[in-house]
Amino acid sequence: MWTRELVVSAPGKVILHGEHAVVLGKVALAVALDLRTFLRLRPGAEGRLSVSLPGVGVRRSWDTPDLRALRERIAADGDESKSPSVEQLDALREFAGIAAGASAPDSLATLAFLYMCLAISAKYGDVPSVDIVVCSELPTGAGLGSSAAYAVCLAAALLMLCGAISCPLQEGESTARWTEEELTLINSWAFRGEQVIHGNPSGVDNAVGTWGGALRYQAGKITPLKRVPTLRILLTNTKVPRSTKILVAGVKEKILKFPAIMNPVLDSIDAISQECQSVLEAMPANPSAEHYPVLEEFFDINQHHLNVLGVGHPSLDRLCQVTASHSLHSKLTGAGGGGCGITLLPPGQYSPLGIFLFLTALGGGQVWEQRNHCQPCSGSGGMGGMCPSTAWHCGLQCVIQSVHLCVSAPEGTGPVPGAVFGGAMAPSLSLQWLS
Ligand SMILES: Nc1ncnc2c1ncn2[C@@H]1O[C@H](COP(=O)(O)OP(=O)(O)O)[C@@H](O)[C@H]1O
Ligand SMILES: C[C@@](O)(CCOP(=O)(O)O)CC(=O)O
Ligand SMILES: [Mg+2]
Repeated sequence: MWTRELVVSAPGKVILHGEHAVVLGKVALAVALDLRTFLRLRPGAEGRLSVSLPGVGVRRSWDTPDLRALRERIAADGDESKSPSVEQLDALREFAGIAAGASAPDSLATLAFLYMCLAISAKYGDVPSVDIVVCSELPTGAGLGSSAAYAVCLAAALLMLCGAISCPLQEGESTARWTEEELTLINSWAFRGEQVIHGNPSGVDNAVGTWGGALRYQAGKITPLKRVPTLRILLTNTKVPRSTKILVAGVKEKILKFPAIMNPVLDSIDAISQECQSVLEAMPANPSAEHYPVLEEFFDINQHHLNVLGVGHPSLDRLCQVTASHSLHSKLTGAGGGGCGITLLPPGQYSPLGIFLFLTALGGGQVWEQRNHCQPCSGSGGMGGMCPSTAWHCGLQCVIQSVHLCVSAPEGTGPVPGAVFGGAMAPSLSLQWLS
């Protein structure tokens, strides 16, 4: 099908409002990051499928006849148009030597890979003989949608290998994107990958990973935000590990235990997302400080709600306290329980140095220190040309990861190194040649 090596890449995301509530059908607002996951595809030895996931320590290789036999075996245990069944996942675990109930990153990543590979090839083609490597700039399990970016890349690559979607990249082109129809198919399969990793995902993360930009998401309905002002948002990684699957299950349990208490909290989060959307769409492209108080209150209220749902963490409380002592407002983003928090930065008030100084109060290693680079390139990095070096990134900018939401690049400014862009600038899923 192709002669040169290909790289599929998808962005991570930040949820502004609506995490957890979105799983129960409420509205969420989310925006793509310029931190991406990269999947390299190259033809493999005939009859072998190899996968290497250095971010989670996986290196596996299988004979394709064995995978075909496994595929036949699990076909009877599930409906191909539906979600992965318990029986299918049990059979895949047994095949891969993964213990029942194992939820370590390597186990979930392997299981999601096997499920997507077999389910997609069963429906559209044959098990491919390929060599797949996935690496990411996103921290794993920190609320920035690394699981979805992984699932989106896998879905796109596997669907393309099986001929269900085109290979849109032509010789002479550097980057290509799929059609809307193809993106819809990719997104639906990425959702199934998320189901393997998250248990019960809403679909918002894979939607952002597929389409990029800033969007409103509710019960599968994806609506790009009409107008997004340029906002500066600070992204802080508490580095406290957590699992989305466990946190989402915990929220479900709380709602089942106290429905009369918890449902109004979910309704209020829904209202915050809706109000926030109205405020964002009513704001000018370059808002002044006077537009911020309402957005700040939404952050505060939602952070309290998320604590009520049981997904807070002392490290996130600390982020809120430290930023509040500088009159700034923060909330967790993603599943919580640690991971990342976001802080709204009103224009002009804080230089990166100023932010750095007060965030050191959080404790040296508790904020972003490093940024993983794995841009596709022709070099011979440790991953065979993917260059996954973990490098100190341009001084303070690596410590302060600021998210700019904007409709277009602010006049006269280029992207700040290490900064993150949302809105119409945020790149969606894409396909490139490796060299
Ligand atoms: N680069 C990657 N390679 C393989 N698996 C990945 C990668 N990134 C994420 N994952 C999978 O996603 C899981 C993390 O997902 P999750 O708990 O939802 O956190 P988040 O999506 O916020 O990063 C990991 O345990 C792993 O199984
Ligand atoms: C908590 C949730 O709303 C977002 C989870 O995001 P992440 O996996 O923490 O990046 C779950 C979901 O929407 O599927
Ligand atoms: Mg996730």
